[in-house]
Amino acid sequence: MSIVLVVNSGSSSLKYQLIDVEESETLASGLVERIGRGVGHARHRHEGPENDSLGSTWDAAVEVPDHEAAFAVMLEAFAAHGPSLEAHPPIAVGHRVVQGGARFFEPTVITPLVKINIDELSALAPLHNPANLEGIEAAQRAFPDVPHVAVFDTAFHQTMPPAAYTYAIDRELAAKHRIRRYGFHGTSHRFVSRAAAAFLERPVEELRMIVLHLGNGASACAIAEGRSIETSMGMTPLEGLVMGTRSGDIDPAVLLHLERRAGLDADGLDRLLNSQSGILGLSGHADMRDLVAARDAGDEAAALALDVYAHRVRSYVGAYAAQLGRVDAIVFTAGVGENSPEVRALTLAGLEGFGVELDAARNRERSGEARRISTDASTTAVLVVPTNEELEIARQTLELVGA
Ligand SMILES: Nc1ncnc2c1ncn2[C@@H]1O[C@H](COP(=O)(O)OP(=O)(O)O)[C@@H](O)[C@H]1O
Ligand SMILES: CC(=O)OP(=O)(O)O
Ligand SMILES: [Mg+2]
Repeated sequence: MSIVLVVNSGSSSLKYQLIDVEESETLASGLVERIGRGVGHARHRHEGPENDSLGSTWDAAVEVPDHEAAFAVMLEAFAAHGPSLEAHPPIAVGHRVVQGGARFFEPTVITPLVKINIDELSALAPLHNPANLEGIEAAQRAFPDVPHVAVFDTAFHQTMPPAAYTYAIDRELAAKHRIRRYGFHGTSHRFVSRAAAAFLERPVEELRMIVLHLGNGASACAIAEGRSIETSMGMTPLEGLVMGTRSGDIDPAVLLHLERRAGLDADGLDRLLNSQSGILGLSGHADMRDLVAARDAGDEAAALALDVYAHRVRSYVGAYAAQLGRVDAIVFTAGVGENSPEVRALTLAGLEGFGVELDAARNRERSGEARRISTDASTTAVLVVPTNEELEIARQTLELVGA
């Protein structure tokens, strides 16, 4: 058996999947959300082969004051709704860790020293690393006898050249505080670039592509010969594209102005740019489905938010085309990229002169599979490729600890 439990702990959520890696099969998946915020919500789905309620989804309101409680809810869900963890014991637990700094290039077995390092790196990802660590602690208590492996969002971007990751500020200050661009969503960019190459039936080493991971968090990545050469998130997951609640790129002088004129301190600015900006700040909607519906109902703020969102993505497509020199494929992935024909069409509008031509009917088709949405004449292939960060984490975990 090659069963791996994958844990993705966010600041207020715990997502998990039990995966049979050799079969690339998800046996169960679920999430516990609103951790530490009053009554939480749990969802568990048993996909495995030996349950009467096969394929059914269990939803419940639960008390989850912290990640340890969320873990207990997850274990109860497995016990009550299957598959049984006794019958399908994970041989390892793989954890998504967002910030690995310049220290972690590879999936890493979690030792006490690795935990100290992840904790130290919290300064460079205050929203993500503390939650990742809480998830690791809870999981280690629940599964003390199996190896736990950290798979870092930053690892795939370690191949970026210094010209791409260096900020033009005082170099000694930057070195002292480890200020540079790290990039995130690397596990997804890696998985999707390989899946796109497989779809095109070409070795990834021969391809140059731009992957657009558009979810709640969003980032673009320029990938040459299978390696990340540039990505839009920076020292933290705040830089780059417009996101659900994050501003993405902004003139840093705006922060100084707000501090001086609006009395915002560091915490206030953090909240503003990470949690109250993006499409939420522009329109009142953080969810892309709601934003598109509001625009369709004639809401002007929603229309502008969508235009700003697409304009920013298009700017990155142009910039990365210049960095790559040639673009064989543009690949959309994650919640928005996989599901929103409106956003895909807006984003690539007007690029026909560069050999990027969407096929309107293909773009509207719904499917959970990798597919081409450009015309046959388009010199750059435009693809939709579903991401699967959990499967990639499970594969990397198994590769490290062996079967
Ligand atoms: N059918 C859809 N049309 C447009 N947007 C969608 C659709 N389904 C999901 N999304 C959007 O995907 C986003 C969530 O993406 P996801 O990759 O799941 O994010 P995360 O992993 O960061 O939580 C939300 O903004 C949601 O509105
Ligand atoms: C790194 C990051 O932004 O992750 P997410 O999209 O899950 O928030
Ligand atoms: Mg995500």
